Amino acid sequence: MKIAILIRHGESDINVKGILSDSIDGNSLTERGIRQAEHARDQLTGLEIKNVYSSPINRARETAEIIASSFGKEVVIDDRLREIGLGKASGRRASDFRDELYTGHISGSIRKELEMEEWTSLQTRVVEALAAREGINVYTTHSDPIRAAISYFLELGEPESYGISIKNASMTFIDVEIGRILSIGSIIVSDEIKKYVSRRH
Ligand SMILES: O=C(O)[C@H](O)COP(=O)(O)O
Repeated sequence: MKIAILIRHGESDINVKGILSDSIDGNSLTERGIRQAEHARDQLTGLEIKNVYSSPINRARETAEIIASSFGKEVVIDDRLREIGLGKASGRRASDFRDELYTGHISGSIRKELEMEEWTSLQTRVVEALAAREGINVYTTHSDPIRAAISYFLELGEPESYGISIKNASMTFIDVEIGRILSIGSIIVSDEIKKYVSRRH
């Protein structure tokens, strides 16, 4: 059984500023982001979490530490969980590159102009990380890596998954072995999910 719990990091200082960054350092959780991570931690209480894996990027690592501490686990860094390669967009304001009609993701042909990591490359590395481990595992990562994993299992491309918005510290549960998505960006762990996970365990 491979249940992956993908958690986007809590709110970070660069989220507040609207800055994009794939750098390891130079970003940290805000007070609100810490509380969001603590809420996610509390929601996971009672689940038999085997390990907590994290992107190497600080905002995800800090989130993972908060979660791992309550399960007596050490955070394991997995580079495959890092933020999408942002290319020329890293360090810039997200609004500089978004379609002026919408305020969502950087989407479509501009991604190539910005030399951003290919969507399929992101999908492959994230799904490989999730498929590598047995049991119920937490993966703290970023918005696009989670959207990429969801779009992989739904067999959607990047533009086709544009509507998926992953909030800070939200939880996306995936039964990796059968490719079943149990939740997308939830802020609670429902009884239905708990029952499903215990049945599969
Ligand atoms: O689209 C964005 O604003 C960023 O890609 C979000 O990245 P984050 O999940 O690391 O904050």
